[in-house]
Amino acid sequence: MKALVVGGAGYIGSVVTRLLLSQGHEVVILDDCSTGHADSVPSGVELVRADIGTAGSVLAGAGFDAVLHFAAKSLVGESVREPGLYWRTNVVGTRALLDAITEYQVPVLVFSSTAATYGDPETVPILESAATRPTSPYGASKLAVDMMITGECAATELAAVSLRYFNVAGAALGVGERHGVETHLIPNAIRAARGLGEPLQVFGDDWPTPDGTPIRDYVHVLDLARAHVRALTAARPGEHLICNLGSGDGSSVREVLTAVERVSGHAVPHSVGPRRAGDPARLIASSAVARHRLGWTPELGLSEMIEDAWHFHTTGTTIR
Ligand SMILES: NC(=O)c1ccc[n+]([C@@H]2O[C@H](COP(=O)([O-])OP(=O)(O)OC[C@H]3O[C@@H](n4cnc5c(N)ncnc54)[C@H](O)[C@@H]3O)[C@@H](O)[C@H]2O)c1
Ligand SMILES: O=c1ccn([C@@H]2O[C@H](COP(=O)(O)OP(=O)(O)O[C@H]3O[C@H](CO)[C@@H](O)[C@H](O)[C@H]3O)[C@@H](O)[C@H]2O)c(=O)[nH]1
Repeated sequence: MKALVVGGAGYIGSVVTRLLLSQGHEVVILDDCSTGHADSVPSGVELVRADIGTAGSVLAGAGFDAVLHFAAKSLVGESVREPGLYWRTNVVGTRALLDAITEYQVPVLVFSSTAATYGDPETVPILESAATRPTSPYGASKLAVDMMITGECAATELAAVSLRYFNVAGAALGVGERHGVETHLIPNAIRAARGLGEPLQVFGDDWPTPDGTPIRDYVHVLDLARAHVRALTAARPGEHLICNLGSGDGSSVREVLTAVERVSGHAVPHSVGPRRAGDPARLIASSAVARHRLGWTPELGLSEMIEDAWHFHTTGTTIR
């Protein structure tokens, strides 16, 4: 396939790009490098360094078979402080991309959706049929995009898959997390364990969970990448398939810190601060739809994610 990877210079998009290349697909990347890195683009792959709104000029007459769309603002806390940035980038930007996909008749779209579309679920594991009540502008903007895609598929022959990732972690194929301002738990815990910067701040230990810290479902970036390859051929023309991608296991913030200490052999210096606005208490996926429709099951667990992330942050290389 010839694929346009929008946001392919970012963490997850870079791993997916490498997996696509290893399977013989052709890739072009569109990315403004606002949170991604030009040096993450493999040699031989064209990088169009531009805003998502310019996708039409890349797609025009170029015969793409698929678009994989990773480009977004994606931090829950930042979205609470700067909601306009999230609606403009994620919703207005994706609207322009969808218009271009329709105009230039690209048949397949795979979109990075999120567990944050569900908000604070009443029950876990979360099914795709669960109520969508996002607790942050980030989750709301991603839900709006999912709804736009549903409408586009109904009106055209677009075959689309929204992959609702839970918490992505780990490193693979030479790529790991390198966010300018890192807000994610595992890389921040690794930084603190290495004695770099401030101690980690735990955002609240008074949540309605067994140890008082929030529970998340962590999924390895390489498992996630494998799901994208399968998603390219999973939906029928005119269908919008929505699949959760998680392990089905929940880990609390305290459990993650303990696992980082075990893997690294270092204590994680930390203090407990207030809750972070927009955070839900507990997110755990049911990935039954992904198992059934993509033939996908995750192969790597939390220990491997932390081992791989630790290796990446300490050596700059990856184990897998
Ligand atoms: N990391 C997670 O745990 C997680 C979980 C659920 C969903 N997601 C989603 O997965 C996707 C990728 O996340 P990531 O962690 O790799 O983030 P990332 O920030 O590393 O990657 C996003 C990429 O999009 C690019 N980008 C942003 N705005 C753009 C614009 N206006 N025009 C062109 N390019 C633009 C950035 O430069 C970056 O390379 C996002 O859509 C995110 O919402 C991530
Ligand atoms: O320094 C930190 C960082 C995080 N946390 C907590 O750790 C958990 C995980 O937080 P984080 O790693 O920031 O991820 P989330 O906010 O859960 O969001 C991620 O996972 C979502 C899906 O569940 C995606 O939609 C988002 O894009 C992605 O950033 C949360 O309970 C945070 O409160 C801390 O206590 N201290």
